[in-house]
Amino acid sequence: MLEKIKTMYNPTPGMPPEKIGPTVGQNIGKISLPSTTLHFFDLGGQRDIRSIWPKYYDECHAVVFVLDACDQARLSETWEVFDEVLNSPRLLNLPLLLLANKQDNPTSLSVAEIRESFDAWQRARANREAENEEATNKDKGKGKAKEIVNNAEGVSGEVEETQPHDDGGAKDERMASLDVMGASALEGTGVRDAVNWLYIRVQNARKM
Ligand SMILES: Nc1nc2c(ncn2[C@@H]2O[C@H](COP(=O)(O)OP(=O)(O)OP(=O)(O)O)[C@@H](O)[C@H]2O)c(=O)[nH]1
Ligand SMILES: [Mg+2]
Repeated sequence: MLEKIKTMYNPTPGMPPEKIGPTVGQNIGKISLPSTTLHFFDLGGQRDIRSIWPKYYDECHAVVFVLDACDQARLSETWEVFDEVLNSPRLLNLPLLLLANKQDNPTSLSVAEIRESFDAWQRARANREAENEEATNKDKGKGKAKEIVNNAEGVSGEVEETQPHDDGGAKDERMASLDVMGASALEGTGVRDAVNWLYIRVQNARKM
């Protein structure tokens, strides 16, 4: 994605896709826009490399999380990593863009589907946590006399308790304003929109 950005904005093009290998560590790049220079740090996404991400958190003014919208098998892992980024205290007040890459591929999930997938993952996690809490509470109640109530039809009544997951206000706000966009680093679609998103956010941050 960074190489495509360089190719689209700089006089000297970035590396062509066929020459790009997995990012070990970081790649850097910059582009000049009217009255602003954007400096990019492209951090590798492999598991071992993720531990270096926090080293950059204090220096950056915005975060773009690029995900492979074709790799449905790894979406759950993606959401775990993304959720950690989303909740990093040092990033909480920075603009965050979720960029669904590979939109050129017919099998890629759309922006709406990506949003829905993350929502579903969050709901599933909240349910798991509620169940764990219930199990813990039940454990605590062991030994006490229990009254088992069955309804007349003999159907065990399942009470669905929707326990609100308390993440604190900042996270709720973050979720409500989460920006998700689609792009293709291969074809360049959506790349200008993403760069404009960054440009506007960084300009706005300066004015504050
Ligand atoms: N179809 C399609 N393939 C892409 C696109 N972007 C990257 N790829 C391919 O996906 C594979 C991985 O690309 P990388 O650029 O290494 O992905 P990355 O996210 O930078 O991976 P790390 O550097 O390991 O974090 C390569 O085979 C790319 O050619 C895209 O927009 N569309
Ligand atoms: Mg890379």
